[in-house]
Amino acid sequence: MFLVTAEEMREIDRKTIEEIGIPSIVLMENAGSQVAREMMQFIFKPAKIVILSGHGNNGGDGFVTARHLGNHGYDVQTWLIGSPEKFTPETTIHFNALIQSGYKVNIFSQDNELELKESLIKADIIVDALLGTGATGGLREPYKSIIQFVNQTNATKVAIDIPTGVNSNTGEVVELALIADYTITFALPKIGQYLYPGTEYIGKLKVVDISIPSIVIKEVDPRISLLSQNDLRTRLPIRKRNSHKGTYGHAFIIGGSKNMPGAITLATMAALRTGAGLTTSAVPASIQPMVFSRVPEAICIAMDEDSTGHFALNSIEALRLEEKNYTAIGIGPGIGQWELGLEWFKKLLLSINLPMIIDADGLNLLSKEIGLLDQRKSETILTPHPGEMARLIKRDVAYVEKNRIKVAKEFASQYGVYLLLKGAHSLIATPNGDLYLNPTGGPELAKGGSGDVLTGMITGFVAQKLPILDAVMLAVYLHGIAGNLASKPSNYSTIATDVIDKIGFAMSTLSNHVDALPTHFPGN
Ligand SMILES: NC(=O)C1=CN([C@@H]2O[C@H](COP(=O)(O)OP(=O)(O)OC[C@H]3O[C@@H](n4cnc5c(N)ncnc54)[C@H](O)[C@@H]3O)[C@@H](O)[C@H]2O)[C@@H](O)CC1
Ligand SMILES: [K+]
Repeated sequence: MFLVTAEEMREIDRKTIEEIGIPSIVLMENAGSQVAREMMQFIFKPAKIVILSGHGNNGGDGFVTARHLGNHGYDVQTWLIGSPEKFTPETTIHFNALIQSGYKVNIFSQDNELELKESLIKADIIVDALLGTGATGGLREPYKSIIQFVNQTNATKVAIDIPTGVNSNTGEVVELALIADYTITFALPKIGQYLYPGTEYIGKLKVVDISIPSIVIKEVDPRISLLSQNDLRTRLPIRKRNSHKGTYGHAFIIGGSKNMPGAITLATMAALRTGAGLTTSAVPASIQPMVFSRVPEAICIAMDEDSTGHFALNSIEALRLEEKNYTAIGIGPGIGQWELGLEWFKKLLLSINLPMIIDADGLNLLSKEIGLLDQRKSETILTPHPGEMARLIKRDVAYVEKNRIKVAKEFASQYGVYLLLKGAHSLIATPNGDLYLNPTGGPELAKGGSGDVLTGMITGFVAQKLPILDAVMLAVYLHGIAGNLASKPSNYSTIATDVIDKIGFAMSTLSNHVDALPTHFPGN
């Protein structure tokens, strides 16, 4: 499913109106009637409903909702917070239709402020139709004070399209926004509903159809997609009965240092769990017995190390990478940073001509000489968290957090890499500028070791020769599902090995793993 910006949604609306020929008042009628229909699923008849409408089209949706709920016998009080002179043509029509249908609209002014507040206190349900995708900047008065008041009431809050105060493109909230229990949005989810902090204001999100044809959505071709179970189901290859370990590639993960043997252990385990036929890890010699004893299913190569327990410079020749039959290489979990680290990393990077996943201190080493990326001849996948991303682009973390989409997209396009910008709702950016947002995962993954598991999963999938984008999408999505499964009974206590244990269960939500046996009928 696509996520859209306000501009893309406006273009979709415009094309539907002008090219398909569905009048805008019909779209508004559909929008308001769908909101009413959704609301009727969870409200009970004696409920007191207060609808707050602005003078833009979002307010128009509020008037239509009021009419439909009224027609179904609900107790609805409608307030216009704005001026009729600023109504859009569609809003004028639906305001008049509401009045002509025998319903009253209170027009807010300083004189009746107390009356509005009394209504809001008594309300069971408050519907926010003040601002939608047309909102810009921080809330102006009187919306600011009203939203502040609404947030303090006990009523169930329903936002039409997007809660007032949440920027539909960036998820930004300047100072304050309506904290909704439900958001009913039209045609497609808006990007700001999935970006922080906006996503925390949305409550339960419901997307409803307002007669937007899919041909129009295809033509507008929104740039961001939301990863979904349905889309990913077909990307997980069926495990053939007639196969052997060589069928599923050879993942190679380079990492570890004297003080960090755990990260590479986790990454190696995770690669195995995603189905790579063979998995090899290469680690500094002193930790090899430790890693090997935890993951007996992997091949574990001991490499020369320096006096500080990091990889020695000459260790790369020992790998004779060109002779090996690896199908994907992961670099970074637990390698640490050391004096000759950059030199070692450079040598390694330039001697490998295979799809490569770079994570953790691999990214920190890379950030010292970002131009190295230009010398890569095969695909590169970078998996920074916001702190590592900030180092890669030499900005601060706040900048990265505020501009996640822009940062991910620009970096991936500029350096021709696949970039996975981690964090709540991780983003994948491809070299050609496409973006994917992952909705899975929760606070149980906010713990040391989670990133190493993800690196192992990506390496495991790439090793199986999946298209790079499919591998990254599957890994990030399933990592979140596995985290969720491992968060029982408490997301405080989840650790990375719990997540690894759940990878198989997560994969089973997408596939049966094996192709079906032919059916033999007796006597045939
Ligand atoms: N044909 C269409 O385009 C459709 C639009 N629909 C609705 O229309 C909405 C978009 O409508 P509009 O573009 O008219 O915009 P909105 O209704 O979201 O808001 C525009 C109005 O809000 C004011 N405003 C903007 N920022 C403000 C701020 N920070 N503080 C206070 N006031 C502010 C502006 O002066 C303007 O009058 C959608 O969210 C959706 O609810 C639906 O009716 C479906 C069809
Ligand atoms: K709204």
